[in-house]
Amino acid sequence: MKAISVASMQEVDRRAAAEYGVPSMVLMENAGAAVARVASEMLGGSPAGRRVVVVAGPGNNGGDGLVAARRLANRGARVRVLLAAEQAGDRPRLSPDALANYQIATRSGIEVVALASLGEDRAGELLASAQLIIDAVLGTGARGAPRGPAMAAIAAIERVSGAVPVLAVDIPSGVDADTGLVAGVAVRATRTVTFGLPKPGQLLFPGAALCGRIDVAEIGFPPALLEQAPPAFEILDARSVRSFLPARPSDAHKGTFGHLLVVAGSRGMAGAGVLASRAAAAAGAGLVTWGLPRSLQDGAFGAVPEALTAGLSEGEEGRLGPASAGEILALQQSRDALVIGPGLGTHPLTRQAVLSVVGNWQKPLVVDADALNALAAEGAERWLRPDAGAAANHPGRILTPHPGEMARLLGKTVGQIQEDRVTHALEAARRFGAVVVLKGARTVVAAPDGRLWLNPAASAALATGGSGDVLAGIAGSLLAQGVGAVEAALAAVYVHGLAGWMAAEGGSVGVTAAGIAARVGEAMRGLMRGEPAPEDLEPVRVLE
Ligand SMILES: NC(=O)C1=CN([C@@H]2O[C@H](COP(=O)(O)OP(=O)(O)OC[C@H]3O[C@@H](n4cnc5c(N)ncnc54)[C@H](O)[C@@H]3O)[C@@H](O)[C@H]2O)[C@H](O)CC1
Ligand SMILES: [K+]
Repeated sequence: MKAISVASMQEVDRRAAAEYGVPSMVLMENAGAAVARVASEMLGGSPAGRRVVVVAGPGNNGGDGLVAARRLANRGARVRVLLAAEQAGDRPRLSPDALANYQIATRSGIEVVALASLGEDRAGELLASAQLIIDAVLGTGARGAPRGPAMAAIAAIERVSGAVPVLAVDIPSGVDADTGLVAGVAVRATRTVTFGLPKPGQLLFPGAALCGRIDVAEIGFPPALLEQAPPAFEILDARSVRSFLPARPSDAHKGTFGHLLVVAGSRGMAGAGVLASRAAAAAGAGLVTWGLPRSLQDGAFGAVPEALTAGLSEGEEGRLGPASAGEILALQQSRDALVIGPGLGTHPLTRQAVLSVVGNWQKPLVVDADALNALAAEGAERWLRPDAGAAANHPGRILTPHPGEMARLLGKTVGQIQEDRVTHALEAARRFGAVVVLKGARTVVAAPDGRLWLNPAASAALATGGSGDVLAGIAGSLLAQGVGAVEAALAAVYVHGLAGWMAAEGGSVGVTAAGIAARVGEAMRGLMRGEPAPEDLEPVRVLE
């Protein structure tokens, strides 16, 4: 499923009315009805007799809330609406559709009071005694930090946060629906109901942490308009990832699943090669060769019994030297893909070898960790040659930077990268002619042709040393099995997240990269069997 920007959603809205004649009041009625449905589910299936407080703002988000209030009251809920809006004479200053629903609600006997008239204590009592709070203060029309009555309303909801379940209408109030950023305060919701298609701010932190489960409701938009809306990014899910995984024919032999070369490790950082090689084998590569500095070779075979090892020339003892480039490239014709970088270190002699390999390896490859730092230090374009058509003809390169490596590659600060992860991932993919996996909370995958994906399937369990080595190994393994660079990157990040979730078994403390690598096979088998993904790995659901 794709996420679309606020502007694109507003364009869908406009065209639905202008080209199809879908009245905005119909959309609002359906939106409010969807909110009431999920509210009912959160109240245990029947709202009758349950205490619900709807906090409604001045715009159409508030309008949705007023409709939901009425629909829940129609089913016997004891509903109160706290209005967070300025007064204009004897009536609240609301958007036209919200005002219409304000009048319908009041005529229907629903208690609607101005939040400001209650005072903080009384408002707090009402909210604290609710069995569900519906946050309809601000939606996609919010601009900047909440102010005035909306600000007071968000603060009032936040004061009971955690004690009372909160259902956010479209987006938790205070969260920017495009960026997920929070200026000031925002509501922490238990669940969120959004309309038509998800918005980026529901999937990007910190907004992603405030939405809870996201139900996408169909409220009457013509499907063609949603299909035509340009994606902000695709949201990765098990169903799409399953289609990327290589088939495992029963008459397979180890040659069927390719031979991956992992060039990783140096004195004091050999573990990176262990993790990448183990993960590669677990992800299904037929054969894995671990290429490492010759003086470390004897210690390696015990750590990864399923991998062959290739001792490579050293510069300094325990670090790859210039001659290793020729040795690695000589292995190219008998290998199907390469992972280069984990734990190699940044010694100038190693860097020289790495760049020569990255610039001349003509089969699919994953460039990770210190190989990325080498590219950053020497100018990535010079070695990846995207302009010379090398990228266009290259069978597939995947770069897997964390925010710090990305900052070095693009000459930005980590803060700048993190402020707009999607844009920077796309910039790198286009500049370097490679598939770019920008790791971090909600990994972003960008392709040189502009396509973008976000992987919600990740947990704090991945934030452990060596986790990136595991990811590189999985991606390289899939490349070796003949999976295309985009599909290999997408499947790798999802499998990595799922394996991390499995290793964490409900708590991310104490999860090690080795523990994640140990669950890679199980994660892939589960995906191949079509097992449903755990809810917290797939927070976006279609409201049937
Ligand atoms: N096409 C759809 O997806 C549909 C969406 N619906 C709902 O409509 C809202 C968007 O409504 P809109 O009126 O554009 O904006 P909001 O209700 O989010 O709020 C605008 C309202 O709030 C004031 N305001 C803006 N920023 C701030 C701020 N920082 N602090 C305080 N007040 C602020 C502004 O002046 C306006 O008065 C969408 O989220 C859905 O819930 C439709 O109902 C169905 C179709
Ligand atoms: K809201």
